[in-house]
Amino acid sequence: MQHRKVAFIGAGNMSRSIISGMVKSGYPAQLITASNPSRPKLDALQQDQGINITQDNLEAVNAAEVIVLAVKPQLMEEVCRHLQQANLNGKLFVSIAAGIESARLQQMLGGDYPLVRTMPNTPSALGLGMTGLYADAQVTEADREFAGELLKQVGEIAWVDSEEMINGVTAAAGSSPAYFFLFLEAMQDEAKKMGFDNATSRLLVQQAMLGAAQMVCNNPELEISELRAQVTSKAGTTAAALNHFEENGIRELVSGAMRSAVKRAGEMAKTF
Ligand SMILES: NC(=O)C1=CN([C@@H]2O[C@H](COP(=O)(O)OP(=O)(O)OC[C@H]3O[C@@H](n4cnc5c(N)ncnc54)[C@H](O)[C@@H]3O)[C@@H](O)[C@H]2O)C=CC1
Ligand SMILES: O=C(O)[C@@H]1CCC=N1
Repeated sequence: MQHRKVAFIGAGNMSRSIISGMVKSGYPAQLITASNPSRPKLDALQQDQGINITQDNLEAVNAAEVIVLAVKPQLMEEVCRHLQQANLNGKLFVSIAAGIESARLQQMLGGDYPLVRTMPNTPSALGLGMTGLYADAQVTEADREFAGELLKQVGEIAWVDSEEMINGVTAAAGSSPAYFFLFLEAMQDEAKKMGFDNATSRLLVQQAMLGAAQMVCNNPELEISELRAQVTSKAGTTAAALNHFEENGIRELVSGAMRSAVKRAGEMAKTF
């Protein structure tokens, strides 16, 4: 891919995930700058990834052609307003913030800049990320391509045609690693109650999840429901477990959780 100078404004969990994925896949570390008010996360990033660091957002912006907006949504307005002190012309903005619409970001930045709104997730750190991207018609093909290639460095990407679909990406992929972690926590807790020690109960559930995920990835021709059916012997143990899930409304529970994420993204769009 083409390499441009990229600045991350905010060096938290998600920036760290994307930066480590980029460096792992060979993106030149000297072209990456991260900015954060406090030192410890910056120092760790510099040490681990060899990137440039600064505590001054304007310095980071001035040093870059592409600005990744990666602070918490509630801080975005203050941070963007401060960025207006730099010359932002010609820069491409990539937002990773949940629930802040492109038009609102432009308002915060005080201009009309090329801007790609994205929704990544933390497995990006391993190169196993899933990112949804949206760009309006004003974004040039070259900028679209760069943003897509950038996020492809850390996993799979999916472009969406309407901005509201980014909230759907948030529900299905941005937040969803946490759903799987919650499910695993519950399974690990139950395995411990059955007498397994912490390490063994973790191994049991994590390896089962890894194997299941690989089976889904390696068998694209099979519907996920077919993979489920292959585990489920008639009147067997899996059937007993799955019946319990179905009888207790697992599907409604999951759809309600995802709709809650979308709803919250909509509320955030009105709040920040
Ligand atoms: N954590 C996740 O799984 C995902 C997060 N996101 C989005 O990524 C953004 C960042 O989230 P996280 O990395 O989880 O949060 P975080 O809290 O780990 O990182 C935010 C960072 O911004 C820094 N910061 C605070 N004020 C600042 C300022 N004035 N200038 C520069 N940096 C400042 C904080 O010190 C912190 O290191 C959010 O907008 C969130 O919606 C998107 C997808 C997934
Ligand atoms: O919880 C959040 O709001 C962010 C967006 C997706 C994952 N974390």
